[in-house]
Amino acid sequence: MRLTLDSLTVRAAGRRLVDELSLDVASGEVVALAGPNGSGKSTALRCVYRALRPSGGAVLLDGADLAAIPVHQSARSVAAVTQQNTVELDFTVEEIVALGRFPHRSGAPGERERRLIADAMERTDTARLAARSVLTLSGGERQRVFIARALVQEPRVLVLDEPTNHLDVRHAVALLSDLRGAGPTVLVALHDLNLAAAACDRIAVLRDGALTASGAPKDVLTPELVREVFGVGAHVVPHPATGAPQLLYDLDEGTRT
Ligand SMILES: Nc1ncnc2c1ncn2[C@@H]1O[C@H](COP(=O)(O)OP(=O)(O)OP(=O)(O)O)[C@@H](O)[C@H]1O
Repeated sequence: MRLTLDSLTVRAAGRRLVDELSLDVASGEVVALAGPNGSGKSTALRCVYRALRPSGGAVLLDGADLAAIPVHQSARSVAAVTQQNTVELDFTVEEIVALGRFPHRSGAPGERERRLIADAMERTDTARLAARSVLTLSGGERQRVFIARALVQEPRVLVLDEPTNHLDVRHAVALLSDLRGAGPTVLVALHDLNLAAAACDRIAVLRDGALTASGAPKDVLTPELVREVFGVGAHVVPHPATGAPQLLYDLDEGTRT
């Protein structure tokens, strides 16, 4: 399913938090949304998973305006992993993951549903936690449970807001490798530019709510852009095995400025 942000604008507190953002994510493509703190990444994503209504422009799914699609219908297509993963209820991991089937369910879970739930827990390394209360989990374990809940939804568009927060390097790499070619169209806010370059087809860079660059990682991640947008000196080297651009930051220079 194609995801389009068409001149998406969000105004609040007299500012444009997202400023005429236009971005096309082709069906099955994995696009990273990068940018400094406060550049509007989460705000833009919130419009896609309908936690926020745009002040201007639109989000389109296969060309259809999301605002015109009933929420229960778009919930069958769009799943989100947000930064607000707080649960106060004493649910087990398996129960939380099963909630992801809610938009599709018409009765008790059948064999297919149980298999989807088991698969999602396998993919996120949460199967061994199935019977545990989510209240007892570590930050990274809990994050993986919410990723499983989104996967079990069988989304055609998957929106992830800093999904590698709290994840150790093994689970961060596993998650991003898993997203590639997995089927859904993916828009993912990521701070780790090296992981974004390794795992995403394209990187879109936001600055003050506006799109400042977008394209293949090798075209976007230049020392000039990293300096201009993030204010950090960096060398770009090709990954020896994959050729993906990887950044080596100039730490000394960072402490001087
Ligand atoms: N409801 C609101 N009212 C006023 N300002 C807001 C509101 N929501 C977000 N902002 C501001 O909008 C800007 C963009 O926030 P957003 O969370 O989208 O940034 P981000 O790029 O996701 O940042 P981070 O990298 O820190 O997660 C920030 O300056 C934030 O303080």
